[in-house]
Amino acid sequence: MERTYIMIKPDGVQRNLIAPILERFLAKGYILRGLKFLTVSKSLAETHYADLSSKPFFGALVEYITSGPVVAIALEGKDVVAQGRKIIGATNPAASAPGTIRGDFCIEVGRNVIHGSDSVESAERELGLWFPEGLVDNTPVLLSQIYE
Ligand SMILES: Nc1ncnc2c1ncn2[C@@H]1O[C@@H]2COP(=O)(O)O[C@H]2[C@H]1O
Repeated sequence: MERTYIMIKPDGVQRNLIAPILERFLAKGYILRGLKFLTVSKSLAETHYADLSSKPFFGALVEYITSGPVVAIALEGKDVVAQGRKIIGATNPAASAPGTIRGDFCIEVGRNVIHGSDSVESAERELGLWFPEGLVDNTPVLLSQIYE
């Protein structure tokens, strides 16, 4: 089974969107393998977004992610990286379809409420970074009601 890293960003937390955002992934059938509420250090934010370090918005991005607590989430499921990104919507909320998290809950790319890994490789790297202690064993009893 594939795994992905999802993060509810400080604006999502401040705007009381933790429950509605989590609901979308869990109601879909993805399995929760990690869940943490934490304040992000500058070094963790910089490491997480290292690929974007040359972008002009990098400083603002690090400031945004460290501006308040975030919710770190590990999910497992069939094709969860790509399907999870469909649930999240396009990076820029202006281009996100209604019905997606960003399409429904935010307006600007610099306040886009949620992060989701963009590939299986990024997911494994990010999960290692945010959940160095490993994930939680959590196999639903009724897995046969989600997968045939
Ligand atoms: N043009 C931009 N201006 C400001 N922030 C951006 C821009 N493009 C991407 N980002 C941020 O960089 C983040 C990288 O991945 P995320 O999915 O976390 O969501 C993205 C946005 O929060």
